[in-house]
Amino acid sequence: MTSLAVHSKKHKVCIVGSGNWGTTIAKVVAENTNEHGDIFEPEVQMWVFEEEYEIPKDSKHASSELAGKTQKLTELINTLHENVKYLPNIALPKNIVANPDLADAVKDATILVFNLPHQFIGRICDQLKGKIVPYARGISCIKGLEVSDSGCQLFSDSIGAKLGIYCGALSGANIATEVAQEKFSETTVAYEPPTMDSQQPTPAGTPGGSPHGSHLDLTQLDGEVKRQPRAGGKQGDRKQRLMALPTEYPPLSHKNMTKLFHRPYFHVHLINDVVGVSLGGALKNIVALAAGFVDGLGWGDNAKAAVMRVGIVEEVKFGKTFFGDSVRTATFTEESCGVADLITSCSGGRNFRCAKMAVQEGKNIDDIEKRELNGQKLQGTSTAYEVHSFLKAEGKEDEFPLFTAVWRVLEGEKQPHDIPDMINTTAKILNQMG
Ligand SMILES: NC(=O)c1ccc[n+]([C@@H]2O[C@H](COP(=O)([O-])OP(=O)(O)OC[C@H]3O[C@@H](n4cnc5c(N)ncnc54)[C@H](O)[C@@H]3O)[C@@H](O)[C@H]2O)c1
Ligand SMILES: O=P(O)(O)OC[C@H](O)CO
Repeated sequence: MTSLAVHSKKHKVCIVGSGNWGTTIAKVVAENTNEHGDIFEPEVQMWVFEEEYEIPKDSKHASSELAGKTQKLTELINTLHENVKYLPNIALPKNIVANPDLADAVKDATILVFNLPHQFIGRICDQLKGKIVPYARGISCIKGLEVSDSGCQLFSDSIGAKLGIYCGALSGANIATEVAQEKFSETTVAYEPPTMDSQQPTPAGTPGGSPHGSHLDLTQLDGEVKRQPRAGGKQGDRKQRLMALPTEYPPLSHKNMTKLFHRPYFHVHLINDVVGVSLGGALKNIVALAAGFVDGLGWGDNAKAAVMRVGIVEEVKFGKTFFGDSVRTATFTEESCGVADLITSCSGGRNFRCAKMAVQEGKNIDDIEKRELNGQKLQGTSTAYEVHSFLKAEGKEDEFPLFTAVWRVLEGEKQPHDIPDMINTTAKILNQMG
Protein backbone atom coordinates (compact mmCIF):
# COMPACT_ATOMS: atom_id res chain seq x y z
CA MET A 1 0.00 0.00 0.00
CA THR A 2 1.45 3.39 -0.94
CA SER A 3 0.71 6.58 0.93
CA LEU A 4 -0.58 9.41 -1.24
CA ALA A 5 0.16 12.02 1.43
CA VAL A 6 1.88 15.16 0.19
CA HIS A 7 4.27 16.69 2.68
CA SER A 8 4.85 20.42 2.72
CA LYS A 9 8.25 20.20 4.44
CA LYS A 10 11.41 18.30 3.61
CA HIS A 11 14.06 16.94 5.89
CA LYS A 12 17.19 18.97 6.41
CA VAL A 13 20.33 16.93 7.11
CA CYS A 14 23.39 17.91 9.10
CA ILE A 15 26.55 15.81 9.38
CA VAL A 16 28.16 16.49 12.75
CA GLY A 17 31.82 15.83 11.96
CA SER A 18 34.07 16.14 8.93
CA GLY A 19 37.01 13.77 9.29
CA ASN A 20 37.91 10.90 6.96
CA TRP A 21 34.59 9.07 7.50
CA GLY A 22 32.51 12.13 8.35
CA THR A 23 33.33 13.71 4.97
CA THR A 24 32.75 10.42 3.14
CA ILE A 25 29.30 10.02 4.67
CA ALA A 26 28.55 13.66 3.84
CA LYS A 27 29.33 12.80 0.20
CA VAL A 28 27.06 9.71 0.27
CA VAL A 29 24.21 11.64 1.89
CA ALA A 30 24.57 14.70 -0.35
CA GLU A 31 24.36 12.52 -3.46
CA ASN A 32 21.12 11.10 -2.09
CA THR A 33 19.55 14.39 -0.98
CA ASN A 34 20.14 15.61 -4.55
CA GLU A 35 18.37 12.55 -5.93
CA HIS A 36 15.45 12.49 -3.49
CA GLY A 37 14.32 16.11 -3.48
CA ASP A 38 10.79 15.01 -2.57
CA ILE A 39 12.01 13.91 0.89
CA PHE A 40 15.16 15.90 1.64
CA GLU A 41 16.43 19.46 1.22
CA PRO A 42 19.34 19.10 -1.22
CA GLU A 43 21.77 21.17 0.89
CA VAL A 44 23.70 19.15 3.48
CA GLN A 45 25.35 21.03 6.31
CA MET A 46 28.65 19.55 7.51
CA TRP A 47 29.93 20.82 10.82
CA VAL A 48 33.71 21.24 10.76
CA PHE A 49 35.96 21.53 13.80
CA GLU A 50 37.68 24.61 12.40
CA GLU A 51 41.42 24.65 11.92
CA GLU A 52 43.99 26.40 9.80
CA TYR A 53 45.50 24.33 7.00
CA GLU A 54 48.04 24.94 4.28
CA ILE A 55 47.65 23.10 0.99
CA PRO A 56 50.69 20.82 0.60
CA LYS A 57 53.12 21.60 -2.23
CA ASP A 58 52.46 18.23 -3.89
CA SER A 59 48.66 18.77 -3.93
CA LYS A 60 46.84 19.21 -7.22
CA HIS A 61 45.61 22.47 -5.69
CA ALA A 62 49.16 23.79 -5.21
CA SER A 63 48.63 26.36 -7.98
CA SER A 64 45.29 27.51 -6.52
CA GLU A 65 45.16 31.07 -5.20
CA LEU A 66 44.41 29.54 -1.79
CA ALA A 67 47.82 27.79 -1.74
CA GLY A 68 50.97 29.18 -0.15
CA LYS A 69 49.54 30.25 3.18
CA THR A 70 47.31 28.78 5.88
CA GLN A 71 43.57 29.02 5.29
CA LYS A 72 40.50 28.08 7.25
CA LEU A 73 39.63 24.45 6.47
CA THR A 74 35.96 25.38 5.93
CA GLU A 75 36.95 27.95 3.30
CA LEU A 76 39.11 25.40 1.53
CA ILE A 77 36.30 22.83 1.53
CA ASN A 78 33.64 25.28 0.32
CA THR A 79 35.86 26.71 -2.42
CA LEU A 80 37.58 23.59 -3.68
CA HIS A 81 34.71 21.17 -2.90
CA GLU A 82 37.25 18.84 -1.40
CA ASN A 83 38.30 18.15 2.18
CA VAL A 84 41.97 18.60 1.38
CA LYS A 85 43.10 17.56 4.85
CA TYR A 86 40.92 14.60 5.82
CA LEU A 87 39.71 13.23 2.45
CA PRO A 88 42.14 14.50 -0.18
CA ASN A 89 41.62 13.92 -3.91
CA ILE A 90 37.90 13.16 -3.59
CA ALA A 91 35.51 15.57 -5.31
CA LEU A 92 32.60 16.47 -3.05
CA PRO A 93 29.10 17.32 -4.25
CA LYS A 94 28.57 21.09 -4.31
CA ASN A 95 25.50 20.81 -2.08
CA ILE A 96 27.75 20.08 0.94
CA VAL A 97 28.26 23.25 2.97
CA ALA A 98 31.13 23.17 5.48
CA ASN A 99 30.16 25.18 8.54
CA PRO A 100 32.39 25.91 11.55
CA ASP A 101 29.44 27.10 13.68
CA LEU A 102 27.88 24.04 15.33
CA ALA A 103 24.62 25.72 16.37
CA ASP A 104 24.16 27.20 12.89
CA ALA A 105 24.97 23.89 11.17
CA VAL A 106 22.28 21.97 13.08
CA LYS A 107 19.67 24.75 12.88
CA ASP A 108 16.37 23.33 11.58
CA ALA A 109 17.99 19.95 10.84
CA THR A 110 15.55 17.09 11.34
CA ILE A 111 18.24 14.45 10.69
CA LEU A 112 21.54 14.61 12.56
CA VAL A 113 24.30 12.24 11.47
CA PHE A 114 26.95 12.01 14.19
CA ASN A 115 30.33 11.15 12.72
CA LEU A 116 33.44 12.14 14.63
CA PRO A 117 36.08 10.40 16.73
CA HIS A 118 34.35 9.08 19.84
CA GLN A 119 36.48 11.01 22.32
CA PHE A 120 34.90 14.31 21.17
CA ILE A 121 31.19 13.46 21.10
CA GLY A 122 30.42 14.16 24.79
CA ARG A 123 31.53 17.79 24.55
CA ILE A 124 29.70 18.24 21.24
CA CYS A 125 26.44 16.94 22.73
CA ASP A 126 26.82 19.41 25.61
CA GLN A 127 27.08 22.22 23.05
CA LEU A 128 24.08 20.92 21.11
CA LYS A 129 21.67 20.88 24.03
CA GLY A 130 18.84 23.31 23.36
CA LYS A 131 20.14 24.07 19.85
CA ILE A 132 18.50 21.25 17.90
CA VAL A 133 15.01 20.69 16.60
CA PRO A 134 13.27 18.76 19.42
CA TYR A 135 11.80 16.18 17.03
CA ALA A 136 15.11 15.59 15.21
CA ARG A 137 16.25 12.01 14.68
CA GLY A 138 19.89 10.90 14.86
CA ILE A 139 22.17 8.28 13.37
CA SER A 140 25.51 7.58 15.03
CA CYS A 141 28.34 6.48 12.71
CA ILE A 142 30.74 6.50 15.65
CA LYS A 143 32.76 3.36 16.39
CA GLY A 144 33.40 3.40 20.10
CA LEU A 145 31.77 2.99 23.50
CA GLU A 146 31.07 5.52 26.20
CA VAL A 147 32.58 4.17 29.39
CA SER A 148 32.04 6.11 32.61
CA ASP A 149 31.71 5.39 36.32
CA SER A 150 28.10 4.43 35.66
CA GLY A 151 29.00 1.74 33.14
CA CYS A 152 29.26 1.18 29.42
CA GLN A 153 26.86 2.77 26.95
CA LEU A 154 26.36 2.75 23.20
CA PHE A 155 26.90 6.16 21.62
CA SER A 156 23.51 5.96 19.96
CA ASP A 157 22.02 5.62 23.46
CA SER A 158 24.11 8.32 25.10
CA ILE A 159 23.51 10.80 22.26
CA GLY A 160 19.78 9.99 22.42
CA ALA A 161 19.68 10.48 26.19
CA LYS A 162 21.69 13.70 26.21
CA LEU A 163 19.71 15.35 23.43
CA GLY A 164 16.30 13.79 24.08
CA ILE A 165 16.04 12.36 20.57
CA TYR A 166 15.88 8.91 19.00
CA CYS A 167 19.29 7.88 17.63
CA GLY A 168 20.07 4.80 15.54
CA ALA A 169 23.47 3.51 14.38
CA LEU A 170 25.35 2.92 11.11
CA SER A 171 28.41 0.70 10.99
CA GLY A 172 30.03 -1.67 8.53
CA ALA A 173 33.12 -2.86 6.70
CA ASN A 174 33.76 0.64 5.46
CA ILE A 175 37.28 1.93 5.04
CA ALA A 176 36.39 5.53 4.28
CA THR A 177 38.71 6.16 1.35
CA GLU A 178 37.41 3.09 -0.49
CA VAL A 179 33.80 4.20 0.01
CA ALA A 180 34.71 7.74 -1.07
CA GLN A 181 36.27 6.30 -4.25
CA GLU A 182 32.94 4.55 -4.83
CA LYS A 183 34.39 1.07 -4.59
CA PHE A 184 31.62 -1.36 -3.65
CA SER A 185 30.92 -1.99 0.03
CA GLU A 186 28.05 -2.79 2.38
CA THR A 187 26.99 -1.24 5.62
CA THR A 188 24.49 -2.01 8.37
CA VAL A 189 22.02 0.51 9.73
CA ALA A 190 20.08 -0.10 12.93
CA TYR A 191 17.14 2.23 12.96
CA GLU A 192 13.85 1.60 14.69
CA PRO A 193 11.72 4.61 14.03
CA PRO A 194 9.49 5.45 16.96
CA THR A 195 5.92 4.36 16.22
CA MET A 196 4.86 7.97 15.82
CA ASP A 197 7.31 8.50 12.92
CA SER A 198 5.71 5.92 10.69
CA GLN A 199 2.65 7.71 9.52
CA GLN A 200 2.13 5.45 6.57
CA PRO A 201 0.21 2.21 7.02
CA THR A 202 2.00 -1.07 7.53
CA PRO A 203 1.92 -3.03 4.28
CA ALA A 204 -0.74 -5.70 4.12
CA GLY A 205 0.49 -9.07 5.27
CA THR A 206 3.43 -7.70 7.26
CA PRO A 207 1.95 -6.74 10.61
CA GLY A 208 4.64 -5.15 12.72
CA GLY A 209 7.16 -5.25 9.85
CA SER A 210 10.16 -7.54 9.67
CA PRO A 211 11.35 -9.92 12.33
CA HIS A 212 13.97 -8.67 14.75
CA GLY A 213 17.32 -8.28 13.11
CA SER A 214 16.51 -9.66 9.67
CA HIS A 215 17.19 -7.82 6.44
CA LEU A 216 14.33 -5.65 5.41
CA ASP A 217 12.63 -5.72 2.06
CA LEU A 218 12.66 -2.22 0.56
CA THR A 219 9.15 -2.69 -0.74
CA GLN A 220 7.94 -3.20 2.82
CA LEU A 221 9.69 -0.34 4.55
CA ASP A 222 6.99 2.27 4.88
CA GLY A 223 5.52 0.82 8.03
CA GLU A 224 6.64 0.62 11.58
CA VAL A 225 9.00 -2.15 12.61
CA LYS A 226 8.55 -3.33 16.18
CA ARG A 227 11.25 -4.77 18.43
CA GLN A 228 11.29 -6.06 21.95
CA PRO A 229 13.03 -3.57 24.23
CA ARG A 230 16.48 -4.85 24.99
CA ALA A 231 17.73 -5.57 28.47
CA GLY A 232 17.28 -2.44 30.50
CA GLY A 233 14.75 -1.16 27.97
CA LYS A 234 16.30 2.30 27.88
CA GLN A 235 15.59 2.93 24.21
CA GLY A 236 12.10 1.50 24.53
CA ASP A 237 11.25 3.68 27.53
CA ARG A 238 12.75 6.81 26.06
CA LYS A 239 10.98 6.36 22.75
CA GLN A 240 7.65 6.70 24.51
CA ARG A 241 8.67 10.23 25.57
CA LEU A 242 9.92 11.41 22.20
CA MET A 243 8.40 14.35 20.43
CA ALA A 244 6.46 13.30 17.35
CA LEU A 245 7.67 14.28 13.93
CA PRO A 246 5.21 16.88 12.60
CA THR A 247 3.00 15.49 9.86
CA GLU A 248 4.24 18.16 7.42
CA TYR A 249 7.41 16.05 7.04
CA PRO A 250 7.73 12.79 5.12
CA PRO A 251 7.85 9.91 7.63
CA LEU A 252 11.31 8.82 8.73
CA SER A 253 10.48 5.26 7.93
CA HIS A 254 13.00 2.55 7.10
CA LYS A 255 12.37 3.23 3.44
CA ASN A 256 13.24 6.92 3.68
CA MET A 257 16.24 6.27 5.92
CA THR A 258 17.48 3.77 3.35
CA LYS A 259 17.09 6.43 0.65
CA LEU A 260 19.36 8.69 2.69
CA PHE A 261 22.30 6.26 2.85
CA HIS A 262 22.00 3.65 0.10
CA ARG A 263 24.12 4.18 -3.04
CA PRO A 264 24.85 1.82 -5.93
CA TYR A 265 28.36 1.44 -4.47
CA PHE A 266 27.25 1.52 -0.79
CA HIS A 267 24.61 -1.06 0.01
CA VAL A 268 22.57 -0.57 3.15
CA HIS A 269 21.07 -3.42 5.17
CA LEU A 270 18.60 -2.20 7.74
CA ILE A 271 18.25 -4.26 10.90
CA ASN A 272 16.91 -3.66 14.38
CA ASP A 273 19.83 -4.80 16.52
CA VAL A 274 21.32 -1.45 17.48
CA VAL A 275 23.47 -3.08 20.18
CA GLY A 276 25.06 -5.57 17.80
CA VAL A 277 25.71 -2.88 15.17
CA SER A 278 27.35 -0.58 17.71
CA LEU A 279 29.41 -3.22 19.51
CA GLY A 280 30.74 -4.73 16.28
CA GLY A 281 32.08 -1.34 15.19
CA ALA A 282 33.58 -0.44 18.56
CA LEU A 283 35.18 -3.72 19.63
CA LYS A 284 36.73 -4.71 16.28
CA ASN A 285 39.10 -1.76 16.74
CA ILE A 286 40.70 -3.57 19.70
CA VAL A 287 40.96 -6.79 17.69
CA ALA A 288 42.55 -4.89 14.77
CA LEU A 289 45.32 -3.74 17.13
CA ALA A 290 45.97 -7.37 18.11
CA ALA A 291 46.05 -8.37 14.42
CA GLY A 292 48.54 -5.57 13.76
CA PHE A 293 50.72 -6.65 16.68
CA VAL A 294 51.04 -10.27 15.50
CA ASP A 295 51.44 -9.27 11.85
CA GLY A 296 54.15 -6.83 12.89
CA LEU A 297 56.05 -9.79 14.34
CA GLY A 298 55.94 -11.40 10.88
CA TRP A 299 53.86 -14.32 12.15
CA GLY A 300 51.72 -14.55 9.01
CA ASP A 301 48.08 -15.12 8.26
CA ASN A 302 47.37 -18.03 10.61
CA ALA A 303 48.29 -15.93 13.65
CA LYS A 304 46.13 -13.08 12.42
CA ALA A 305 43.21 -15.46 11.80
CA ALA A 306 43.59 -16.81 15.34
CA VAL A 307 43.29 -13.42 17.01
CA MET A 308 40.39 -12.54 14.71
CA ARG A 309 38.58 -15.74 15.73
CA VAL A 310 39.06 -15.05 19.42
CA GLY A 311 38.12 -11.43 18.79
CA ILE A 312 34.72 -12.14 17.27
CA VAL A 313 33.96 -14.61 20.09
CA GLU A 314 34.77 -11.90 22.65
CA GLU A 315 32.64 -9.35 20.76
CA VAL A 316 29.58 -11.61 20.95
CA LYS A 317 30.31 -12.53 24.58
CA PHE A 318 30.63 -8.84 25.50
CA GLY A 319 27.24 -8.17 23.96
CA LYS A 320 25.54 -11.11 25.65
CA THR A 321 27.17 -10.45 29.04
CA PHE A 322 26.51 -6.73 29.30
CA PHE A 323 23.58 -6.01 26.99
CA GLY A 324 21.47 -9.13 27.46
CA ASP A 325 20.02 -11.76 25.19
CA SER A 326 18.45 -9.30 22.79
CA VAL A 327 21.85 -8.93 21.07
CA ARG A 328 21.76 -11.24 18.09
CA THR A 329 24.78 -13.43 17.40
CA ALA A 330 23.78 -13.30 13.74
CA THR A 331 24.47 -9.57 13.67
CA PHE A 332 28.14 -10.40 14.26
CA THR A 333 28.30 -13.36 11.89
CA GLU A 334 26.03 -12.27 9.05
CA GLU A 335 26.12 -8.50 8.84
CA SER A 336 28.67 -6.07 7.46
CA CYS A 337 29.00 -4.50 10.93
CA GLY A 338 30.25 -7.81 12.38
CA VAL A 339 32.75 -10.23 10.92
CA ALA A 340 33.03 -8.30 7.63
CA ASP A 341 34.18 -5.18 9.48
CA LEU A 342 36.59 -7.31 11.50
CA ILE A 343 38.11 -8.66 8.28
CA THR A 344 38.51 -5.29 6.55
CA SER A 345 39.81 -3.62 9.71
CA CYS A 346 42.40 -6.37 10.25
CA SER A 347 43.48 -6.06 6.61
CA GLY A 348 43.76 -2.36 5.81
CA GLY A 349 42.35 -0.36 8.73
CA ARG A 350 44.30 2.40 10.48
CA ASN A 351 44.38 0.58 13.83
CA PHE A 352 45.86 -2.51 12.16
CA ARG A 353 48.38 -0.57 10.10
CA CYS A 354 49.60 1.62 12.97
CA ALA A 355 49.87 -1.35 15.39
CA LYS A 356 51.86 -3.30 12.81
CA MET A 357 54.25 -0.38 12.21
CA ALA A 358 54.66 0.15 15.95
CA VAL A 359 55.86 -3.44 16.35
CA GLN A 360 58.03 -3.42 13.21
CA GLU A 361 59.74 -0.18 14.19
CA GLY A 362 59.75 -0.75 17.95
CA LYS A 363 57.94 2.55 18.48
CA ASN A 364 55.01 3.77 20.54
CA ILE A 365 51.71 3.50 18.65
CA ASP A 366 50.69 7.06 19.64
CA ASP A 367 53.81 8.40 17.89
CA ILE A 368 53.05 6.30 14.81
CA GLU A 369 49.46 7.66 14.82
CA LYS A 370 50.72 11.26 14.84
CA ARG A 371 53.31 10.57 12.14
CA GLU A 372 51.08 8.58 9.77
CA LEU A 373 47.54 9.87 10.07
CA ASN A 374 47.77 13.65 9.52
CA GLY A 375 45.27 14.43 12.29
CA GLN A 376 43.02 11.39 11.86
CA LYS A 377 42.41 9.53 15.11
CA LEU A 378 42.85 5.89 16.07
CA GLN A 379 39.83 4.62 17.96
CA GLY A 380 41.25 1.27 19.06
CA THR A 381 43.81 2.51 21.59
CA SER A 382 41.36 4.57 23.65
CA THR A 383 38.66 1.89 23.26
CA ALA A 384 41.09 -0.75 24.59
CA TYR A 385 41.67 1.37 27.72
CA GLU A 386 37.98 2.19 28.13
CA VAL A 387 36.86 -1.43 27.72
CA HIS A 388 39.59 -2.58 30.09
CA SER A 389 38.53 -0.16 32.82
CA PHE A 390 34.95 -1.35 32.41
CA LEU A 391 35.93 -5.07 32.49
CA LYS A 392 38.09 -4.45 35.56
CA ALA A 393 35.24 -2.71 37.36
CA GLU A 394 33.02 -5.68 36.49
CA GLY A 395 35.69 -8.19 37.63
CA LYS A 396 35.68 -9.82 34.19
CA GLU A 397 39.15 -9.14 32.74
CA ASP A 398 39.96 -12.87 32.64
CA GLU A 399 36.81 -13.67 30.68
CA PHE A 400 37.97 -11.45 27.80
CA PRO A 401 41.61 -12.51 27.40
CA LEU A 402 42.20 -10.88 23.99
CA PHE A 403 40.78 -7.48 24.96
CA THR A 404 42.84 -7.67 28.16
CA ALA A 405 45.96 -8.77 26.25
CA VAL A 406 45.76 -5.73 23.95
CA TRP A 407 45.50 -3.42 26.94
CA ARG A 408 48.52 -5.12 28.56
CA VAL A 409 50.59 -4.67 25.40
CA LEU A 410 49.59 -1.00 25.13
CA GLU A 411 50.50 -0.53 28.78
CA GLY A 412 53.90 -2.15 28.21
CA GLU A 413 53.06 -4.80 30.81
CA LYS A 414 53.33 -7.51 28.13
CA GLN A 415 54.87 -7.82 24.69
CA PRO A 416 53.11 -8.72 21.40
CA HIS A 417 54.82 -12.14 21.42
CA ASP A 418 53.04 -12.88 24.74
CA ILE A 419 49.61 -12.72 23.03
CA PRO A 420 49.33 -16.49 22.29
CA ASP A 421 49.93 -17.31 25.96
CA MET A 422 47.44 -14.72 27.11
CA ILE A 423 44.65 -16.16 24.91
CA ASN A 424 45.59 -19.80 25.47
CA THR A 425 42.36 -21.36 26.72
CA THR A 426 43.73 -24.90 26.23
CA ALA A 427 46.30 -24.30 28.99
CA LYS A 428 43.52 -23.19 31.31
CA ILE A 429 41.47 -26.31 30.57
CA LEU A 430 44.51 -28.58 31.11
CA ASN A 431 45.17 -26.86 34.44
CA GLN A 432 41.59 -27.44 35.53
CA MET A 433 41.97 -31.13 34.57
CA GLY A 434 44.94 -31.39 36.89
N1 LIG B 1 37.97 6.58 8.68
C1 LIG B 1 37.35 5.44 8.45
O1 LIG B 1 37.76 4.66 7.56
C2 LIG B 1 36.14 5.08 9.25
C3 LIG B 1 35.22 4.18 8.69
C4 LIG B 1 34.09 3.82 9.41
C5 LIG B 1 33.88 4.37 10.66
N2 LIG B 1 34.77 5.26 11.18
C6 LIG B 1 34.45 5.82 12.49
O2 LIG B 1 33.89 7.12 12.28
C7 LIG B 1 34.19 7.98 13.38
C8 LIG B 1 34.80 9.25 12.82
O3 LIG B 1 36.03 8.94 12.20
P1 LIG B 1 36.69 9.86 11.08
O4 LIG B 1 37.52 8.94 10.25
O5 LIG B 1 35.69 10.70 10.40
O6 LIG B 1 37.61 10.85 11.95
P2 LIG B 1 39.17 11.10 11.78
O7 LIG B 1 39.93 9.93 12.30
O8 LIG B 1 39.46 11.54 10.39
O9 LIG B 1 39.45 12.29 12.82
C9 LIG B 1 39.68 13.59 12.45
C10 LIG B 1 38.49 14.46 12.78
O10 LIG B 1 38.49 14.78 14.18
C11 LIG B 1 38.22 16.15 14.32
N3 LIG B 1 38.70 16.69 15.58
C12 LIG B 1 39.98 16.82 16.00
N4 LIG B 1 39.99 17.40 17.24
C13 LIG B 1 38.70 17.62 17.57
C14 LIG B 1 38.06 18.17 18.70
N5 LIG B 1 38.77 18.61 19.77
N6 LIG B 1 36.71 18.23 18.72
C15 LIG B 1 35.99 17.77 17.68
N7 LIG B 1 36.53 17.25 16.57
C16 LIG B 1 37.88 17.17 16.52
C17 LIG B 1 38.95 16.76 13.14
O11 LIG B 1 38.50 18.06 12.90
C18 LIG B 1 38.55 15.79 12.04
O12 LIG B 1 37.29 16.14 11.51
C19 LIG B 1 35.13 7.17 14.30
O13 LIG B 1 34.40 6.64 15.37
C20 LIG B 1 35.64 6.04 13.40
O14 LIG B 1 35.93 4.84 14.12
C21 LIG B 1 35.89 5.62 10.50
O1 LIG C 1 40.82 2.62 9.95
P1 LIG C 1 40.13 2.06 11.17
O2 LIG C 1 40.95 1.04 11.87
O3 LIG C 1 39.63 3.16 12.06
O4 LIG C 1 38.86 1.27 10.61
C1 LIG C 1 38.09 1.93 9.64
C2 LIG C 1 36.71 1.33 9.54
O5 LIG C 1 36.10 1.26 10.79
C3 LIG C 1 36.70 0.00 8.85
O6 LIG C 1 35.36 -0.43 8.70
